[in-house]
Amino acid sequence: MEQLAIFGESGQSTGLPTDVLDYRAQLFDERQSETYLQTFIRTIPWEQRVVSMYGKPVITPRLTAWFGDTGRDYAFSGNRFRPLPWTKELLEIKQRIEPLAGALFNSVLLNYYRDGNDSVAWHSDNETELGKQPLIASVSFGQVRRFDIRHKRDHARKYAVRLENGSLLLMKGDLQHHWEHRIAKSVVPMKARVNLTFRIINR
Ligand SMILES: O=C(O)CCC(=O)C(=O)O
Ligand SMILES: [Fe+2]
Repeated sequence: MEQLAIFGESGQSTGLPTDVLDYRAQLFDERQSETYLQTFIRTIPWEQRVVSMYGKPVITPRLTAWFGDTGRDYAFSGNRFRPLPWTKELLEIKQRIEPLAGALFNSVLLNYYRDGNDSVAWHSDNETELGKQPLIASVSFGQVRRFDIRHKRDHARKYAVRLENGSLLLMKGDLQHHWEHRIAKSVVPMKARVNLTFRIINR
């Protein structure tokens, strides 16, 4: 039996226990979230990366950018990244979520989903650099998108969380060992969404 986690504050249960998945709505109010969304869309040097999948080049179906403590490059998912230096807004958000996450983050991967055609395929964030129990704080601005989670060995075990404007989702513990997640494409028209995944890269 899966333990049910009920979130008083958000009214949304993720279906998974809070020691692996913890959702909190309205960490940032609507005005603040809209300001962050517009600022990020306008000022982040977004890139559409080409990654290698089963030896074939695949264009990432969304835009991304990587920020973090400077001074060292990270090898990550078969790519090398040189993080851009923290911006004022990213530092503000980082400092707001660190007490809630109970940890200090040294990098953030930003995802920009321009519309319903943008997506991220099923994956786990289980790179060695993220440690044995990766802690990822995922902050969402803009269009609500559905975050799907499924068990790696039993795809029938699945959950969905609506990631709302201004929300925080903490992924932790053994989540990345047993579960994978995605943001599916949508046939329903979707507006812009920017997602920030704060991470701790061990170097
Ligand atoms: O956009 C999201 O909510 C998820 C992004 C994600 O899974 C990732 O960057 O690893
Ligand atoms: Fe992920």
